[in-house]
Amino acid sequence: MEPDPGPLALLTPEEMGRADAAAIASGIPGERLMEAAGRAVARAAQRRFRPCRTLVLAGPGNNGGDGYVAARLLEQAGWPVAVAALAPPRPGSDAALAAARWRGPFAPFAPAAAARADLVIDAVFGAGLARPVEGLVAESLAAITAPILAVDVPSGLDGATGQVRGFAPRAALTVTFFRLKPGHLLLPGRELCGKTVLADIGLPASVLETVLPPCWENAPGLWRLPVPGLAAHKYSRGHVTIAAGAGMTGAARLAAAGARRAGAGLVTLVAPDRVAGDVLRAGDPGVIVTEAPAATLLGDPRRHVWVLGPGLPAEPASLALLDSVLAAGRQVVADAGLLAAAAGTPQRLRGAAVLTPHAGEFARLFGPIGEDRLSAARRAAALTGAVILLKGPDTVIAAPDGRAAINRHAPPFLATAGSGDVLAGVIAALLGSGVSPFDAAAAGAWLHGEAAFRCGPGLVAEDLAPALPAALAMASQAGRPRVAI
Ligand SMILES: NC(=O)C1=CN([C@@H]2O[C@H](COP(=O)(O)OP(=O)(O)OC[C@H]3O[C@@H](n4cnc5c(N)ncnc54)[C@H](O)[C@@H]3O)[C@@H](O)[C@H]2O)[C@@H](O)CC1
Ligand SMILES: [K+]
Repeated sequence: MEPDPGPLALLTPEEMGRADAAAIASGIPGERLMEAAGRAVARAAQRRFRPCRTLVLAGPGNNGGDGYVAARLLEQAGWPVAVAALAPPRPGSDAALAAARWRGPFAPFAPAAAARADLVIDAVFGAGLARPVEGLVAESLAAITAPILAVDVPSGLDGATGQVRGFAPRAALTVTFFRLKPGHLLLPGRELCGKTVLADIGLPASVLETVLPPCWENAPGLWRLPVPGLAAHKYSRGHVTIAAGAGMTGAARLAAAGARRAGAGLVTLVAPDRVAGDVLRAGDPGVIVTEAPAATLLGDPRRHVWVLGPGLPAEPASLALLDSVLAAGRQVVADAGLLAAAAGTPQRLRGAAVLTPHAGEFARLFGPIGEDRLSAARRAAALTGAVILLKGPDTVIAAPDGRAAINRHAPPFLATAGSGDVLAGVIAALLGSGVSPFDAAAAGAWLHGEAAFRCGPGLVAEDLAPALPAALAMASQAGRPRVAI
């Protein structure tokens, strides 16, 4: 069965607005969507918190409307609730209707009132954030000392980029609707949202068709791992060749370990000289080590995939090697030294299947990332024709055709020397077994993160490859990681 990426789709606030509009146009009343959204917020509050003095900060738009609905439902449940309205909703809007149904007390929209509550529901701005949050709104949000339940996003968080515009509070819990937004996964947004809960408000999945090109959360439902057939042999499972440099031979060895554990049938390390070859031979006995010139190896069509970069020097010779590997029609995962060799001239990497830069390498190749990692990765993919895997705590994977995935499945202790080398090897193995570059990069990032979770704190890069078999088993079994309330 093919994976269904629909549940993993991420919608920018603008795309969410289009999805809402499509649903309303198809006959679902906006008022009903707002009622469902507010109900989900009230239910989340009841699950997470005990009844307490609750203040709903309500903005003038639909985010505020959700807040009025939640206020009414919580009050009906016996909670002491007050609403602080920033401005009245537009007459005739769904939010105006929700506000008219609120019969409880109002509090001033001011820092002092915000500071007195035991729980604050932040329903000031959501998808409609039009400018930075400043003045009274920023002061009131900053004065909150109680836990915050954010409606859709903490007000001031840009749902498309995860960046703060002006000011945004740190929520304990964020309830969002239909699909997550990139800003729930990208930093700093992910941290400001606290726990993020996704609520089904009755939008049909068919509205997703109105919002291409797609972006997804990276998870097993997005791709499928190769399953070797009964007649598989080592060559049919892919032959990964890794060019090692004279120094940092450990990097190439880590890539080799990642490739082997991710299912490559054969892994060859190409040493630049005898000394490096002997160092490499002292490692993993299952890896083939050769000092043969790359040109002789390129004649073998079974060497489908090459990893160029881990341990390679940032020199023109590395780029020349890339040229010959590409000229032979092989797939390339480009990392580390090769990316450094191409600094400022990213077109030199055109033809590679996957580039795996971290933020520094990315900036040296393509210029400053800016505030929108997703768009930056998409632009780089379009420029080079390669899948870009922009590494970080919120790794972004982007394909030249505009598809993108954001990976939050990675613990912070993965930030350790050599872990990227393992990742390059994993991606190469997946490519070698016939997985497309986008899927190989996305699956590689997820498996890498899962292996790291299994290792736990104290992780060093050498631990990752041994943890891959369990990560592969997990990915094969994993269902949809979403729970709707
Ligand atoms: N049918 C729908 O569209 C649904 C929308 N929902 C909610 O609606 C929200 C989006 O609603 P809206 O599009 O009305 O947008 P918002 O409610 O986020 O805000 C729009 C209003 O805030 C003002 N504003 C924006 N940024 C400001 C700033 N920095 N300072 C001062 N004023 C500012 C705008 O001028 C506008 O009046 C979502 O986040 C979600 O919570 C849910 O009710 C589900 C259904
Ligand atoms: K909000």
